[in-house]
Amino acid sequence: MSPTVSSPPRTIRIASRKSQLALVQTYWVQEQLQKHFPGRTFEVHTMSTQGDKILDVALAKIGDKGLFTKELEVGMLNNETDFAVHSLKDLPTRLPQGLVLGCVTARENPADALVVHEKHKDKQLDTLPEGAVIGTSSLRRLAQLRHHFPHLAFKDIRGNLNTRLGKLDAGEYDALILAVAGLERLGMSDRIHQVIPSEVSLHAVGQGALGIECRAEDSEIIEILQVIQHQPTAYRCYAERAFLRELEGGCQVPIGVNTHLDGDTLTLTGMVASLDGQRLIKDTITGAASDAEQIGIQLAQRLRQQGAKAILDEIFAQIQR
Ligand SMILES: NCc1[nH]cc(CCC(=O)O)c1CC(=O)O
Repeated sequence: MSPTVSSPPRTIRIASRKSQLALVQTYWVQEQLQKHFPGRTFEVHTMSTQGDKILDVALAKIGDKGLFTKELEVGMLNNETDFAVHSLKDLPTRLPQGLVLGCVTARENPADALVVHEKHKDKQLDTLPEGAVIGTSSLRRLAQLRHHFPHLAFKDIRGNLNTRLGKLDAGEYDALILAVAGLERLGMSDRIHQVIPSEVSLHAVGQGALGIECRAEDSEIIEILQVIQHQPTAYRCYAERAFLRELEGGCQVPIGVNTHLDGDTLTLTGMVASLDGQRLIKDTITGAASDAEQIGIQLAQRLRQQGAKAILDEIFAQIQR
């Protein structure tokens, strides 16, 4: 008799924020993995991040470097959890030493949506009245909409999706700009009044996809995560993230992208805008999907030569004041 000792597979601990959107996303990941690995136990560990706690300061002022991810990262590095589920959009392009982007899931519609107050239900972005107040805390949305619709006014808004919609319905704003993906995941597609076309507003890097972060050394977890990796989305997001990484300097900036994958050909469009919407620099580059990161880096360099650097330097100086 051979004394084979087979220990049961380790329980896998998933880290998540506590917001409703974060939990919907995390439970989806848990369910997919549970289906693929019925013999395993996947448990969810929730925690609050700095971004969930500081609700009274404009995001652009605090800078968004890891605001929604840091506490989850510390937990993984301390071996308290094994991987963290994030909205890829909230995951910084440079990760702490020892952690990697283990997987990117299939993307939902990455576009932004216009959500209006009842009284504007027959309006679109271009027909909202002069001075209509649009709620957004994203400099990217602000700059692009100002560029195309100078008749609109903008006001910062924070809080989770339900809080924001409550403020809209209470009349504090005429309309909001929110990610289509977030509204869809929370079963609130009926609030999408207009999907904003990419000609008007390019979306955020990684928007609509989930990014799963784990320890670089944990090959068992990395292998498990491959069952929910969506390679076309991953190629697109690698290019988008390389573009942002190459351009960014430490805070939230008006940078938008759009990507398209046709067979093995990847097309990346990127833009940088000034906060007043007066200057908007945009270009497109195409290449092999396997060169996704190089495509992102090249586009960033090209935009910088076309004037993006001056715009970004100005913004950093303004925000630090
Ligand atoms: N910064 C908040 C955030 N992070 C991810 C989403 C939406 C879902 C997604 O983009 O995947 C949102 C809300 C929004 O921008 O409206």
